Amino acid sequence: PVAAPPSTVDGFVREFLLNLNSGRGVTLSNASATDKYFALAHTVRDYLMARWLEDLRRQREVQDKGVAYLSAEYLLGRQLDNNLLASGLSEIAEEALAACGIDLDVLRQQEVEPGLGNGGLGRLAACFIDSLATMGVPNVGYGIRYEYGIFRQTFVDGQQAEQPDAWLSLGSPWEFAHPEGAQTIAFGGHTETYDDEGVPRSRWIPAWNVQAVPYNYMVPGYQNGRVNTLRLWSAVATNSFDLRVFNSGDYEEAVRAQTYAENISKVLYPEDSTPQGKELRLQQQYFFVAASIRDVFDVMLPADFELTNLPERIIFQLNDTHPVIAVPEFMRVLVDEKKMDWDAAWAVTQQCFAYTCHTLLPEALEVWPVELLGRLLPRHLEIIYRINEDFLVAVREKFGDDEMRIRDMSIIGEHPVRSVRMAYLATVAGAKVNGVAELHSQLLRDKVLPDFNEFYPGKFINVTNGVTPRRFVRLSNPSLSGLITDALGTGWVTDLERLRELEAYAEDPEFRTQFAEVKAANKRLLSDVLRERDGFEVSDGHMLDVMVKRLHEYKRQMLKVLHIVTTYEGIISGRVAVGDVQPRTFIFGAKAAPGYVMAKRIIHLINAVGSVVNNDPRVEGKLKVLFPPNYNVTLAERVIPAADLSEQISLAGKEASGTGNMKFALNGALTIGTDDGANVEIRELVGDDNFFLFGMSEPEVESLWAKGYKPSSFYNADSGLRRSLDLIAAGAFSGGDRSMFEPIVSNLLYDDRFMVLADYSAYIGAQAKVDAAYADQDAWTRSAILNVARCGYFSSDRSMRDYIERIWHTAPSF
Ligand SMILES: CCc1ccc([C@H](C)CC(=O)N[C@@H]2O[C@H](CO)[C@@H](O)[C@H](O)[C@H]2O)cc1
Repeated sequence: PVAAPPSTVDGFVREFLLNLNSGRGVTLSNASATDKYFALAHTVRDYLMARWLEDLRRQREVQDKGVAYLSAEYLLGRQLDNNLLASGLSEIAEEALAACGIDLDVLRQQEVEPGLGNGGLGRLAACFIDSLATMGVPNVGYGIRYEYGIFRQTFVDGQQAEQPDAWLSLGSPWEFAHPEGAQTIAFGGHTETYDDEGVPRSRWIPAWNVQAVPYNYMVPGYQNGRVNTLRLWSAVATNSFDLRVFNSGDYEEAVRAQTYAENISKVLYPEDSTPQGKELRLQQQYFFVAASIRDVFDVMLPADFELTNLPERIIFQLNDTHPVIAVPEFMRVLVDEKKMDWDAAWAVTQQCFAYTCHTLLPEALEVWPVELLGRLLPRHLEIIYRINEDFLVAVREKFGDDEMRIRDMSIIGEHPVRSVRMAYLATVAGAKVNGVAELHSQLLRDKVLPDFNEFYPGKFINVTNGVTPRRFVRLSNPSLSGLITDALGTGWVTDLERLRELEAYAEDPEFRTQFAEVKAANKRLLSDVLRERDGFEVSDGHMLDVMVKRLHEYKRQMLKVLHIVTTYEGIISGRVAVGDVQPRTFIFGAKAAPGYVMAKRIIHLINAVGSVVNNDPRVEGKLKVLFPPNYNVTLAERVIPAADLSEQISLAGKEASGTGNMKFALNGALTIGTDDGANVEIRELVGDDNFFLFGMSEPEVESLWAKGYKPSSFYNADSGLRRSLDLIAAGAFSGGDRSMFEPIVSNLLYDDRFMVLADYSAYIGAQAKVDAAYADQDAWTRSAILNVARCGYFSSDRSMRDYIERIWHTAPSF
């Protein structure tokens, strides 16, 4: 087996210099920061390589059941520190580099964050594969190696502008290309039936194909000597250059295939709620799932593997509907290529797939027009029709000739155009369907897919989300980690429920002082980062009130804006004595999907309010609004440990779970929130005294909607609300231009789909409670400690244990 270099400072220095000299072809004296960063990354890789190769060998040997996690997104964040921590090399590396006169922090800044995801779903996938590696569960994460990740956000006159995310411009030291493992992925064409020794069979005659080249990324377990694999596919043309056409002088045509093929993995779709239904998006989805399924058959399974035993060997977890085309692809391979009998193949398929739903918004559920799907994947459409036929026969058997229900449950929807409802296909094929928080899973059962819940008793379960404590506590909050470890020892990093032992320390004034000092230190750290990054000043003594997540109307950043405007208006109108106001800095972080006009307007308004408030001497030192652009994992790691108040204010019944809410609570921020998503479970665990609950519950939302919601009636009934909305409408934040934010104001007054106005007064009331609570710093700190102590449940390790016990039935191996 490959030996790792000696885990000594000298050993590390030797390996580093070797990578600098022979890897980068430079000497220490003329090496650039990029050279040094790459050499460092390669050195860490060398230490992890032995474990990786050993794991790959043993996985092939023991043939344990593994999890293939299919996700169109992985929001990985920077890799260097996580890999140093996982390999237990952080201190050695720091010392070794210092010995070479290098500051590790300078090299850290060289790393470009791989932004291969939009938000919650992508980050969850990254947390999950970290937990599976740390728990020693055989797993391969499959996805797409986008050449351009989530766009870089800048603000031009307060408005979002998008720049392409060329994260690979300098290459990535963490990836291993394996062109020899390329898979041919076909598209288009037609199907035909033929007689195969008396057995009628179908086959697909594709029109064109591309190559899927795998790139492997290490997923190291936390100091357990384990390394799992993330395998991302990149598209290249099968024949990249057509010399014949070139010689005919049509140079463009000669490379057209290449450009066309590469487009498939060119860029991540920046939508995180409303699918655009673009053909390229379907090409992306089929491309990576077909390559991944091929990979499982070719690499993971011995050639003569008995196919009916597949369910004992592999489970494919579908991360939302995006990879669901994997179901008909799996059937095509089993029936058309492996010549398995349809029913036997379907029985295997239904045990080899499970589906996680991450949303409640009807518009976020993907549907593909049969015209498009049939043109791109003709054989798959046939297979989906057959699956649906058999399914509706069973539905008819169970529910009788209830045409309404048949039509409502059919995988094929007729309106507005005949389409495949991917969530229905996933539900019919999946062994289990899970929501990502108790409330979400309940709503899936009762409201989103009730017929299916009735038809498939026991299929719908819940697995509440989680976050990895390695990145979001141990790495991003070393001072808090030190305090916890001093009190409890190191075990909590892989056994987060141990945090419960901190409850006793909440009663210890000394510990409270240290805890408060940790928070203050993290605020100073954030202040340095924001000054350096965006020229912002974070004022001492301010409560940091933080709202960081994608910009979406259901998340209600507008409610936060109305709170700020209300507070501001109160002071400038003299209604509120400036002396009585608790100094607050409001920090926003949010990207809007480029095509989401209202979301971009709200970003513009937040920046507009910020520039007025931040420059108004009447509120100097009392109110500040900071909106650092390009919110991403790296910024989250700085902002979350510094936060006092975590804003989780979505309309009840709209946020599937949320995971930021968990990260804030685990870093000692108190939550102001509605009973939505995982907020409910956070509140249940931390206790009502340690959570600022407000607003309608989901049933109350439903009943207000049912009886007819008139947002303007709330405007008329609430003078504070009226004054705030009127201030915006009057152009107070747009230099008197009433038209600039008129669309926002009129949307709230006459539409307000997410009931911002209905929850306004409860929210303002809760914020007053926050101010009162914050005035007693010691009590606040005690409450913050109890939040940390009682949120161990929200570790993604616990989520993985739930998936293993309830869905996957795999086990940590060897
Ligand atoms: C096709 C467009 C599209 C792209 C992404 C999505 C994702 C499902 C959106 C998403 O990230 N959902 C979030 O998933 C998190 C992880 O489970 C949850 O915590 C969030 O509540 C949910 O909004 C929907 C539609």
